[in-house]
Amino acid sequence: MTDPHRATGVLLTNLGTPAAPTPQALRRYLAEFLWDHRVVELPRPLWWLVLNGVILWIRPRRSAAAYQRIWTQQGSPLLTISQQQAARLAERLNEQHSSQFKVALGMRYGQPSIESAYAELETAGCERILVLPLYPQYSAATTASTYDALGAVLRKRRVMPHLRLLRDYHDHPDYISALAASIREYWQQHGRGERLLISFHGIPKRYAERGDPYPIQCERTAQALAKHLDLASEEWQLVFQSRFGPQPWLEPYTDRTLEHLARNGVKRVDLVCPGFAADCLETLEENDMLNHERFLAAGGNEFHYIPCLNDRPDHIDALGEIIKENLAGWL
Ligand SMILES: C=CC1=C(C)c2cc3[nH]c(cc4nc(cc5[nH]c(cc1n2)c(C)c5CCC(=O)O)C(CCC(=O)O)=C4C)c(C)c3C=C
Ligand SMILES: [Fe+2]
Ligand SMILES: [Fe+2]
Repeated sequence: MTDPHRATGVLLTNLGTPAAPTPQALRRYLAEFLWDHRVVELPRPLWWLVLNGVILWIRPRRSAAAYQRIWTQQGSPLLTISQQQAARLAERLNEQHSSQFKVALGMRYGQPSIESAYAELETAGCERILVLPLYPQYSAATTASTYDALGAVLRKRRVMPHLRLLRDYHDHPDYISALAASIREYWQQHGRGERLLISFHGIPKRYAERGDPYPIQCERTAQALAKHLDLASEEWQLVFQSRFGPQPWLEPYTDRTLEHLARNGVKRVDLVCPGFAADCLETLEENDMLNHERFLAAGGNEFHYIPCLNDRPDHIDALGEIIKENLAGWL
């Protein structure tokens, strides 16, 4: 029997980030990240040679420089924002429900690990654990990889908890309305561009062709958001960013679309990233810095990056609601 007085555990996860913006820390982080079979689906011997022979010699220095541009006094934005989300969510859940909740944050790569987050919940005596990967859209590269990591932790235990894993929340109405509200607020304060680019992290095209539902979920999120904002079809566009490696990735590419728009006389674009629950390297550096510069260099006048939902109260409320809907029979 489970003890109803014990706290319910919520394990929040995200991708993770290097420990420091240095080549050494990036080497460690990228080695873990890029060795994941879910992320790079190449045969291991070949990939081992390319990764250890080329990529881990070149990429860490380049990526460290990129991280240095976004690093703050508190550390990596992705980590500090995720910690805020976990703290706010714990407050909210414990305010709104009579039973107790414990929220732990675990990162798929780097620290704090999924194992350490799981151990925190275990130590607190949580017999029921709900896992919420903060990826609104499912991909094998992200969500399935998180399930793998959790499985590796559970394999070492004799006693399993009651366990629920949330797969995705790409079309949850509270998530969509929080996104719409954040964009409307941004427009009220900064005016509005001619085009809204809705930009998601890409994946290799081949992964989608093999059945990964990620692009379909991105499309659904973007459609629902555009509908919520009453946008006509020429006022917005779905694009994919953060290409990595030589294979074709999901298109249209964010960077090329920005250049194309600028060359065709579009003066101002706004860009939002609904697939990232928290601002990170791929939003702050790649979009707000690199893609911003690219748009201006191609002849655009104004590029506005609209921040992620981060610790906005409506985001925390949406996550709280998503959790609540998955607690049936537990409280
Ligand atoms: C939001 C969903 C994400 C998907 C899907 C995703 C797929 C994916 N990513 C890579 C390679 C890299 N991604 C990197 C950074 C990064 N990726 C995501 C999210 C998704 N990735 C986030 C939130 C971040 C930022 C982390 C941070 O610390 O701020 C990087 C590392 C940075 C760099 O060196 O440029 C790489 C590499 C692949 C190959 C992939 C799908 C197969
Ligand atoms: Fe990524
Ligand atoms: Fe990137």
